[in-house]
Amino acid sequence: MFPEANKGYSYEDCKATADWLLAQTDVRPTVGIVCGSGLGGLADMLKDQVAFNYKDIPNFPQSTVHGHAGRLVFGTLKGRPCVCMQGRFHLYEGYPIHKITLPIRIFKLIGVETVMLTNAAGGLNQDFKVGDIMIIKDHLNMPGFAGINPLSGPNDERFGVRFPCMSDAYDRELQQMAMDVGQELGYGDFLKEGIYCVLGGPSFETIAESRMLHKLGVDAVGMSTVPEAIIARHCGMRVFALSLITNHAVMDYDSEEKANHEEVLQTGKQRAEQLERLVSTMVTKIEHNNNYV
Ligand SMILES: O=P(O)(O)O[C@H]1O[C@H](CO)[C@@H](O)[C@H]1O
Ligand SMILES: Nc1nc2[nH]cnc2c(=O)[nH]1
Repeated sequence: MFPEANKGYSYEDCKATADWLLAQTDVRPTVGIVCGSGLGGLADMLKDQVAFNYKDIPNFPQSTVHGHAGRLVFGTLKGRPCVCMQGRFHLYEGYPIHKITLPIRIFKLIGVETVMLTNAAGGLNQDFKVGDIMIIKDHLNMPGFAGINPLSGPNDERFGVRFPCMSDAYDRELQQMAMDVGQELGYGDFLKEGIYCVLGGPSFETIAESRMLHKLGVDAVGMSTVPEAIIARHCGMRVFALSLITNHAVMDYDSEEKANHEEVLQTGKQRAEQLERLVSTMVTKIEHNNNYV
């Protein structure tokens, strides 16, 4: 029915992987978390862990980036069943876009209702400081403008509709919850909100590119998250996403700053604890029926 291009990514392929995972663990997660670069510690919050190396999961891609451990961790967070990707996949690793987002469909098929995406990103908003946490309220999908979209190719209605709406991509109730929880935790000074733009990477931005994105209203730039958000929304999961601002995107020819992955990982380490507390507190407030309590 579907062209060759769909091989390995079909509904049946995703279902086979989901069934394999469900047969290995009794945990039935309703929340799925994706850890960004250097943010893998989020997975360590889970209790009673059942963890799988990506290489042992049928049909799963492998992590190739430093700071992405390559483990799928099931467990509970204050009693709530969760699953956590300790390491995600990016276009620049050479994976087809459908492979990058495959785990999100597997999340859906194992029963996940809410997806929480985290990433490391470069700050373009001049009010942002390194170490700020930005709640993503919307995105710019640059690869999508060139036709690189995880929904390209035949549409399987068992996942969702051919033309999904994206004006409600990031759940507003969860954004409000994050703001409220952030205030309660005393994060007011470094909790921001804004627009995230995905680029293909792996090269960081030129000054001209950063200036262009800034003019377009982008607050933070990275190389992930958006394809995952699109796939999650397509199959009806709620999406919450946040960026840790790990570095400034350089916009000035006199600047000595140079974006680099080591700084990205270092900032992740410094903010890990606060980020973990924000996410874990939110998880305890998401009811199984996904209402905000
Ligand atoms: O988006 P995550 O996976 O957090 O990683 C970000 O950090 C890496 C660059 O340092 C890129 O992969 C970029 O996308
Ligand atoms: N594209 C991009 N991705 C990042 N990930 C972390 N920092 C950055 C950045 O400055 N630019």
